[in-house]
Amino acid sequence: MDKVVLVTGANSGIGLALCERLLSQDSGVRLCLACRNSGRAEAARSALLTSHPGARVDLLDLDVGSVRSVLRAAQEVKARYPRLDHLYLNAGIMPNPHVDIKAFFKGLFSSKAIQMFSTAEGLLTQQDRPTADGLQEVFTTNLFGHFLLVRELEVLLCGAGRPSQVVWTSSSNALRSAFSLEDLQHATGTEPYSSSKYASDLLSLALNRHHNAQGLFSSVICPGLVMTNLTYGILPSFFWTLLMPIMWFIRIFTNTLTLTPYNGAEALNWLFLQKPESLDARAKYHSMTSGLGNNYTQPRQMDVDEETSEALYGKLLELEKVMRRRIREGPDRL
Ligand SMILES: NC(=O)C1=CN([C@@H]2O[C@H](COP(=O)(O)OP(=O)(O)OC[C@H]3O[C@@H](n4cnc5c(N)ncnc54)[C@H](OP(=O)(O)O)[C@@H]3O)[C@@H](O)[C@H]2O)C=CC1
Ligand SMILES: CC(C)CCC[C@@H](C)[C@H]1CC[C@H]2C3=CC[C@H]4[C@H](C)C(=O)CC[C@]4(C)[C@H]3CC[C@]12C
Repeated sequence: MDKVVLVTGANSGIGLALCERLLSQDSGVRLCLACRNSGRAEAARSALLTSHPGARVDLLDLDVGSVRSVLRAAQEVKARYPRLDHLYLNAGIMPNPHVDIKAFFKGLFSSKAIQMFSTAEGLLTQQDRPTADGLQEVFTTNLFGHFLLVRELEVLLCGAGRPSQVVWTSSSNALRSAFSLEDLQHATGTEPYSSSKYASDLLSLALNRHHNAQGLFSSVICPGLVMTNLTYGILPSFFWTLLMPIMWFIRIFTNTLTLTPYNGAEALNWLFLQKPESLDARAKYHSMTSGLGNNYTQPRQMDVDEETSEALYGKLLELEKVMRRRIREGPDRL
């Protein structure tokens, strides 16, 4: 039976590269590109069909930053597909990033110089803002919207005779120090991106605990440092071009500088080829590119614990209830 694969944030960067790679290795796959902008989604679909004529590529209107949009999109998915084999939760944002240049140069001449290029610890802050639903935008886009999507699509993911895979595009910038159960949405801090990515690591662990028995398996990846719209929002592209020789040099010491979307999609593509039930729930699967340009996937243990993961899961279920009630009782119900 042909596989059904849904990818959020599929119109650019790592998501689009993943779609290209999936179609190249499995021409029978049925792809659903879930995007918020129909123009960009159409352009991505056309590009995929140009390189893979005859491929089955559907579009789905989905803004993961909007609760209503997620609920509507999920209804549409349930109407269209009998089951989902792979759900790639890849859409993500890092709004208004600010780099601490002083910390960067200090780090460059410290023993943590190489590590700094993969985790960016202490280098980056962002300015977040509330969405129309009154939630923090980074939290909603990178985590909560995707959580709701999984909850809504449970019927397609659980117990349809064979295991299904949910994959979170996390980051090595997912830092425990940025996350707090008391401020889940990171409304008061300056590292909402790190916080949301750490929360996705915790949530993946919880999803496995609650859903493995029904056939749903969740995994987490880090694509490495990749040149995409997200990174061009941090520094302009000409600046990255100037930094390229340094990046290639650093790649000799750390293979986490994958740099291209194709390389960055390595771990996502590798997971597609694995049996979901054979994967390690506590591992983050990293896309790696060697100094010679060879790609591979490396699992590394995540800095997560069951207790915090369960507490986060409980709080997300609570927030889900609140948001559903608001929508039920609101003026423009679904
Ligand atoms: N680039 C890097 O170095 C790294 C990236 N990542 C993660 O990889 C993922 C992909 O990012 P990347 O490819 O780099 O960057 P891109 O900006 O190229 O891709 C992000 C995608 O997410 C989509 N998106 C953003 N917000 C929403 C929303 N509210 N609803 C639906 N789609 C949305 C974007 O759509 P639109 O075009 O409409 O904005 C775009 O398609 C992200 O989760 C990011 O955090 C992790 C580690 C490193
Ligand atoms: C001369 C200076 C201005 C150069 C500054 C370089 C920094 C802007 C970048 C150095 C390391 C980069 C990052 C590392 C990890 C990424 C992470 C995996 C992710 O999810 C998103 C992007 C990164 C945080 C990225 C961002 C730019 C750097 C901090």
